[in-house]
Amino acid sequence: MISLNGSSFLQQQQPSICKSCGTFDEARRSPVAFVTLRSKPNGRCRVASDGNGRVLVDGALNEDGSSSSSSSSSSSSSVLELDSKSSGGGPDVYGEDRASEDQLVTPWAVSVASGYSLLRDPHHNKALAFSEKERDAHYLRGLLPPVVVSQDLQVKKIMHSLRQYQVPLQKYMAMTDLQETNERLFYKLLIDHVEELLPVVYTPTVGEACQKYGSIFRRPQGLFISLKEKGKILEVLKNWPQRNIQVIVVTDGERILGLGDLGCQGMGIPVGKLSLYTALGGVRPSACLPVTIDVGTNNENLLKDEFYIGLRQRRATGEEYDELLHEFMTAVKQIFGEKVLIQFEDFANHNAFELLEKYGTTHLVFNDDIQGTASVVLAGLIAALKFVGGTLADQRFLFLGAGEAGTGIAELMALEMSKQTNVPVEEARKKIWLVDSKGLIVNSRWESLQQFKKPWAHEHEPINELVDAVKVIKPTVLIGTSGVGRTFTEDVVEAMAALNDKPIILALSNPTSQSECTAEEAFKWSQGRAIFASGSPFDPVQYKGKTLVPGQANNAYIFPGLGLGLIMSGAIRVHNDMLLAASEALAAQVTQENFDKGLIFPPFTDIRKISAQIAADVAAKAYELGLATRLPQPKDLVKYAESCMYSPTYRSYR
Ligand SMILES: O=C([O-])CC(=O)C(=O)O
Ligand SMILES: [Mg+2]
Repeated sequence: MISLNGSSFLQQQQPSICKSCGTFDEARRSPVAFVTLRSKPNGRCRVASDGNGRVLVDGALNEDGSSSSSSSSSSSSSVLELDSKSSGGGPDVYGEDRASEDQLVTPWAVSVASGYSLLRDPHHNKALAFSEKERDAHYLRGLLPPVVVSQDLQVKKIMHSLRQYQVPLQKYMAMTDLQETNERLFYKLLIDHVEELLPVVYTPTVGEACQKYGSIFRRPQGLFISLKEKGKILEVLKNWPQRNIQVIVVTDGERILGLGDLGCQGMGIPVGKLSLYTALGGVRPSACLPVTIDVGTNNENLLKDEFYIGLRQRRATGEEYDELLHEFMTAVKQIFGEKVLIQFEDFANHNAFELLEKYGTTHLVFNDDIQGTASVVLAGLIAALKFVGGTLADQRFLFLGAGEAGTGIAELMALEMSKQTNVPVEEARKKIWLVDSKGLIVNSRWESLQQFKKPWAHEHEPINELVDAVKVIKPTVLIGTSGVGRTFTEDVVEAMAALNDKPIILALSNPTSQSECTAEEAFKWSQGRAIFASGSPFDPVQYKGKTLVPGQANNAYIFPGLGLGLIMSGAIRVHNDMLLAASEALAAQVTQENFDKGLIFPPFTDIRKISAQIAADVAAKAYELGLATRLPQPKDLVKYAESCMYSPTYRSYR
């Protein structure tokens, strides 16, 4: 039931959660109504769909949504007849799982005050794509020029203008503007041109956007929860206009990519990641909530920057920090339920591991930097080995960087090795060596090692330099997760190439400036023999007449599909076996043809298909482990995942 103040701009959705799916694109599963309220007298009126393709306006429904007086309203002028066939927009992908409309928990309707407001409502605006009939029905006459264009033509036009910008940040800002004015067009653009636009809305450009967030800030795109809100977080969460939240990405801004502490300006990261949840994983935008927790910043430049948007104080730590985070985690569960997925993003090491451990047993939490990166990298290695031969256990691994990504990847690889070869995980860990800023992690450093590094302390004499570690450990795989650029120097890559016919070199730190080496350097210094992938994208490299294509070990391969799988199965916890399932699903998508081009990841153009496969395998694992609550288990999980995905195609508002 929706109460509206008809004179003000309002856009409310009472989402129809499908009982069988529990999620996703309300447009597909419910009669869709777009009601334009024209100058309703004295304040409050009610609008709802009766579930039979009609929209009831003004007191036709009871508070519980039942349409007791609907008979009287069905013939009145306040009931709009809906064309429910055209409501979904885009192909019907439900097949046999399609929920019948009478399964809907709550019918819903959408309303705005006038055609003018409709054009300014990003969730429903179609701009020039409003049809003649819609222009008549929704008071749009005269507010638009006469031409009616298709969504495809709009996409073409915006791509044309985006390509005029030389500076990536300008493209980022143009995309942000589009997201804030026409959400469906934004997602259509992103889905149709994913390879071109991923680096614009996400790594690496999002890094620069965060650095300059204060200067480019126009409208808030998520929730800012600062120390000022301590004690009131539940109220703050209620200020968010949506209730049916399924994924939250939260950061405290302390370690944004490899760029360090950007404080409150880290908001660009949750916003960017959640755009990908929708574009790549099909989670509907209204179910996504970006959050930045602002406990201050230790970045002196930001503290001095007059345009800084965050708290102007040094970071709170210890009890004050823990209490704020705990209040947030408790409030989220209270208001959105236990099945809301909380993705931790770009926390500093000292908090990231603790938060994951602390809330891993009570909440549905996932740390993208520890677990997401791990799952992606493991997928790349499984794929590479599929083509070059050998098993994970045959390899020797050396990492530069022993933070979230390094130890996260190492642990997941050890788990996979242990699973493949039936050896205890402690044994499997012995094949993996890590170097941090103080050199090789060895037993003699035990006392001073942070907890999360201890599993990687092996018996060996200390080694300070990476190149010496390469020569002594003789790795077949070298992985950079240091956050420090240009650390895979010529002698390091040459040492790898001297040891291996096909050295696997992964330079994972982000953004591009922090990459341990460039694609060109990896290929040149290994005489074109390296199997190379990086965290941030690099262009193809010409080497001795051959085009070598660097792969991108991009987290976006995993988290959208993983999230979709968790949501659609109603999972209540994330389990390592789900991450392994996601890795295997991704690796299975890499073809010989991809590998022949030098790629150990599939092209992003297929990402929605890939996400559906990952989601299905993750959901299957959730059911197998007894962690799924959405019962019964759908027969065909891939088909089901696809049917749940949000489509950005415009809907018809008739
Ligand atoms: O954003 C990315 O591309 C990967 C990531 O999580 C990070 O570097 O922190
Ligand atoms: Mg991250």
